[in-house]
Order: sequence, then C-alpha cells, then structure tokens
Amino acid sequence: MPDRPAFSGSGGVLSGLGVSQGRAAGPTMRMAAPPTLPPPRPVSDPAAESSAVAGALEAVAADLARRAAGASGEAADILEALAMIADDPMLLEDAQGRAQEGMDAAHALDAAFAQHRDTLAALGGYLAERAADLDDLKHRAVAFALGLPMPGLPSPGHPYVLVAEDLSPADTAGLGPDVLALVTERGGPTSHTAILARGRGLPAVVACKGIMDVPDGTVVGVDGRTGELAVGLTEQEAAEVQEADRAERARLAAGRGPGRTADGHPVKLLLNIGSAEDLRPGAEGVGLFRTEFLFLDRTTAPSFEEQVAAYAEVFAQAESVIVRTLDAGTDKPLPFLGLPGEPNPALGVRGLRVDRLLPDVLDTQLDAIAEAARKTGAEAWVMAPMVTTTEEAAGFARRARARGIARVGAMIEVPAAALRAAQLLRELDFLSIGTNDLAQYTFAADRQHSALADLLDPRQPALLELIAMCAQAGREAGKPVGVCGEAAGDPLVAPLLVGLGVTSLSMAPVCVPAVREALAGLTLADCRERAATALA
Ligand SMILES: C=C(OP(=O)(O)O)C(=O)O
Ligand SMILES: [Mg+2]
Repeated sequence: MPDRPAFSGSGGVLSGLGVSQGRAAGPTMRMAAPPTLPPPRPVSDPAAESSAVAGALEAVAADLARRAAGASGEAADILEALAMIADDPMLLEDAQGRAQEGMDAAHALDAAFAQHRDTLAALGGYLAERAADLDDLKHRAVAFALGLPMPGLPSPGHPYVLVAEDLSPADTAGLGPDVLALVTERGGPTSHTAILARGRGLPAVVACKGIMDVPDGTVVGVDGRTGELAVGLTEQEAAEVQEADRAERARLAAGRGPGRTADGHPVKLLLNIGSAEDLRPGAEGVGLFRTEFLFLDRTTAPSFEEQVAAYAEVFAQAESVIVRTLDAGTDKPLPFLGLPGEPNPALGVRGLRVDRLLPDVLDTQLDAIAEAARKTGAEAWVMAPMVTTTEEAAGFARRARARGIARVGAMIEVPAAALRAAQLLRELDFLSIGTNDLAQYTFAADRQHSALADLLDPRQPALLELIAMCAQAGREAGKPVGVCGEAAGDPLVAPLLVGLGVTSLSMAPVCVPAVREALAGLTLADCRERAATALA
C-alpha cells in the first residue's frame, strides 16, 4: 500500500462503514427529502402568493431543462418531458387561481398538482403511468415555495460528494458523472446502494452518523475502504486526495492475468454486472449478471424481444456469462410484477419464489436467455436466486434444460440450501454462494440495517462454515462452487474463501485488481491457514 495522506480536516472526522473502495474529495451536496406540507398559512396578499406560485414552477422547469441539457439519451428525454409538464400553462393557471382565492403558494401548488395527477390517472394507459412523475415535480415546486432545498438528486453543475439519508436502487442507478462519492446516514454493507456504488467504482460510505448535519458545500475527503470522512479539507488537500486515488487505481490496474495464488492455484476472477455497460476487460467472465437491474423502476413487463436484446448484448461481449434469473422482492421491488404487499417481505415471495405466483415470468426469461445464447453462439449458464430446497432446484433445472440451456445452477443464499449443497449438486451443474443474503438469513439480520453490520461481517465463523460445506460438496461432485456476494470482492476476505475451497470469486469490476493482488501474495496453504484460523 502506498503512503496515504492522513487529513483530518478542520471540521474533524466522521466515520461510517466503507463499502466501496477508493477515495475522493469534493464539496458535499445533500439529497433533500420530499418536503412536509406545513399547516395552511393565512394569506394577506393573494397577488404575492400567485407570483410565488409562478416563480416556483418556473424554477422547477428551469432546473429540469438545465439538467436535460447536461444529460444525454433517454435521461435527457425524460428530463425534457418533465420540464414541459412543469411549464404547462393549465397547471400554472389552476395553481394561481387557488392562490388568488386565498391559498398560500405551497398549498395552491399542492392542490393544483393533485388535480392534474387525478386527471392524468383517469386518462389511463401511458398518461396514467406518468402520474407518478407529477409527485416528484410537486415536491420540487412545493419545496421551492417553502424555501427548502429541492428534493431528488442535486445538480449543482460541478463535481460533488452526494450525501443522503439513504438511496433507492433507482436513485443510485440515475447518478450522473458529476458524483465523486456517496455518503449515506443509513444503509448496510450489502445493501443495493453499496452494490451499485461498487459497480460504478464510486467510493462509498454508509451508516455515517452526523453526515446530514454537514452543511452543503463543505469539502470532505471520503475513504471508501476505512469508512472515514475528513470534514473541511482545503482545496489543496482535496486535490491531493483525488491524485492519490488516481495513482492507486493506476497501480492496481497494471496487474494482469488470471486469478491465482502465489503457488499457481487457479481461482477464476469474475464480474458482477447489471448490464453490458458494466463490463470491463481484465476478468475471466461474468459470474453474476443481475438481470433485475435492467427492469427497475418500470411499470410494464419487459418483453421477450427486449430481454433477448439485453442478454445478447452481454453474451456478445463477455467470454462466459452466468445469468441470474429475476431476483425481485424486498430490497429490489419490481413494480411491473404487481406483487401483493407482504408483512415480512424478506421472508416472503422473493427470488425464485415469485415463480409460485407468476410462472410466466420465469418461462419468458428462460426462453429469452436460450434465444440470446442461440443468436450469439454463447454457452449460457443460468442460475436461480433464493433456491431453498432440492425440489426447487430440480424443477428449475428441468425447465432450463428443456430449453437447451447448457449449465444450470443455483445461488446459495438460504442456510437450508447450504446444508443440502451435496443434494442440490445432484440436480445442478454448479453453485454460486450469495454471501449477502446467506449472511442475512444465517444471522437473522436485515442486510440493509446499519446497526447490525457486525453480524453481517463475512468473517463470521457460522457463515464460513456454511461456505466450507458448499465447497466440500462441490469438490466431491467435481463441480464448481463460487462466491458472488460482496465478500468475494474484499481483498481481506477473498483469501479465506479460497482457503475454504471455492473455485471462483465474482465481484464488482472495480474490485478485481485488489483481489488479484491479494491472492497473488499468498500460497494456497496460506489461504487454508487463514480459513482455519477464522473458522476456529
Ligand atoms: C449476490 C447476492 O445477490 P444480491 O446481492 O443481488 O441479493 C447475494 O445475496 O449475495
Ligand atoms: Mg441475494
């Protein structure tokens, strides 16, 4: 490790959980929460309220138009369409009419947007789907009228460190190139915010207490490995942090070749991706293609053709690809499925269990994967999430094989499946251990919960023991058993997993260089010794 400048910052140091390696420094910008409407205010000057209404709508439209100009493709189209809605003269007329009748500006806007929303919803079809967008616009306009920061992702026009209480997968997926790092007050190490940040190579710190009190524009240094945040850096110090990060990334990226220990024991280094855009050179294939990230934030099901195109794009560019079938539910809600609400969703219908309610979804997806493989000449490997019993594994394998899919496997995310790994491998060709969920279900600890991070630590002996059982079952069956949870991308944990006997490690592309370096520095015997010590 090179020397690291130890800046503490004039505003002191905050700490959280470092969940995505790398360092960055820059001014903070908070993602404000939607405003709460205060009780109505008595109005003495209706004309002033009416012009405040116009000012708020103008500001929202101008902000969206500016963001559209800085975006491209679909994002730009969406932002432009939203700007046009905020500019709609009928909306303005309605809100101003209410202000003239004595409503304060915030309530007049709130009521006019609600009216507009009802009208769109009643029209049905595509326009009804757009009704949800009006809520976002309303929050922005009302916040402006109340003198509060506009909710949603900020767009200050310069690079910044994004600060939020928490981020949804959709927020994180929509981040622009001006975001230097993410810091959230809530969230856990295997939450999807952390996963998406790693996918983007963005340094990230979660569970950082006190971050929401740091005023916007404060220059902070973020260390996504240690979880430390230096508050109040000088420009010079910030530039040094950025430069040190660039140098460290360049040094690690110079490492090449397949994954192996110092004595040549091969361990495949694979990528976790959400779409073809995440592919990077330097790995030995894709170990986890999270297909649900293609379908976040949609209200209609992706068609067969759309899916074939998305899978074929990845198959055409990567050497070997393990596609995971849709993993919906709990922390990855997919509105187009229209699943009923559940009192205890993490223990409910999620992952492969969605098939119990909606079998067509899996059938269409398997058809599309098989068709994409045929079109591109790729050998498709497919696995299902949240497999729990041998019967589920056998049923999934039957349906995939019936379509000519070459290799069929399961994720091991539920302790019951780990305990029965040997039996599962009689039905399947491979296993891939999802340590994020396996830890959640082994320790009965919500993976998003920032106060339970110690229980979710992948070095917990009970988790390692389950991993060892799966690896042994793989050895005995002569079939591959990998890890594709976030633990695989941690250079301190990866050697333990190798010592336990796993045959591949699949991780965010940004993690590959450091894991390659960690393995190259240890023999297989060193890895086994570390694993034995951790188990003991
Ligand atoms: C890789 C995993 O799946 P996801 O994080 O997408 O739930 C896991 O649970 O470890
Ligand atoms: Mg999982």
